[in-house]
Amino acid sequence: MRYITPHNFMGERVDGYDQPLCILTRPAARALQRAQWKLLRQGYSLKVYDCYRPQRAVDHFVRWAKDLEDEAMKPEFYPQVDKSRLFTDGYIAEKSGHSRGSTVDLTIVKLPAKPTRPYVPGEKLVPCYAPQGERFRDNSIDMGTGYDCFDTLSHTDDPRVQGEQRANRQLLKNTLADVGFTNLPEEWWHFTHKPEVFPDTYFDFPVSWRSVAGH
Ligand SMILES: C[C@@H](N)C(=O)N[C@H](C)C(=O)O
Ligand SMILES: [Zn+2]
Repeated sequence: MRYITPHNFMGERVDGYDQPLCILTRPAARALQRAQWKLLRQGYSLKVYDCYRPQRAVDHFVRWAKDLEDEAMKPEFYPQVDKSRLFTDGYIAEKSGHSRGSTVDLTIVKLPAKPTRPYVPGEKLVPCYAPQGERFRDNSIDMGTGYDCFDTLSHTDDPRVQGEQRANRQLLKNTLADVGFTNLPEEWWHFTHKPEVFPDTYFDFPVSWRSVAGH
């Protein structure tokens, strides 16, 4: 769960993330479970980066985006994109499907999963589209870019992504499509389960066990 850590495009923990917890609507969670069963049989596992996202977190993104001076994380997360274009180019939304509870950002890891090294704030940043051996190494199979890499290379069907990386993106997209998720063409990691249970509701409760206990 990236947004409770400082290893994200803002470089700080995001408002509204109190615990590293994946909250989803029941249909989305059950569908994800079915996808996980399919992958486990092939020696893989899903790994989620973000699930339900409170509106206050999205508002934090919007405040950050307005401060064009703060480009601390640009070298890793959006080296080629002007910060002022992150929303207009479709990489971040002011009203996000994540806040409706049926959207998830995720990847696939090969089992047994390797541990990921901790991100150390202030460490040298490497562009998220650098080869897998050079960019920040999480334990995802190679998708051609890292997570939240705001770049056209992250577009799921970008023709420059071929071979194993393209096959890995297809494995993720096809596995999730089979259980009812639709991919966002700009981001290989972003999927929405359809039909949405709350198509018009943007929730704002914090990401914590307290918010969901008893529901
Ligand atoms: C910020 C990124 N992880 C993401 O989820 N982008 C989409 C467009 C969103 O904000 O809904
Ligand atoms: Zn997303």
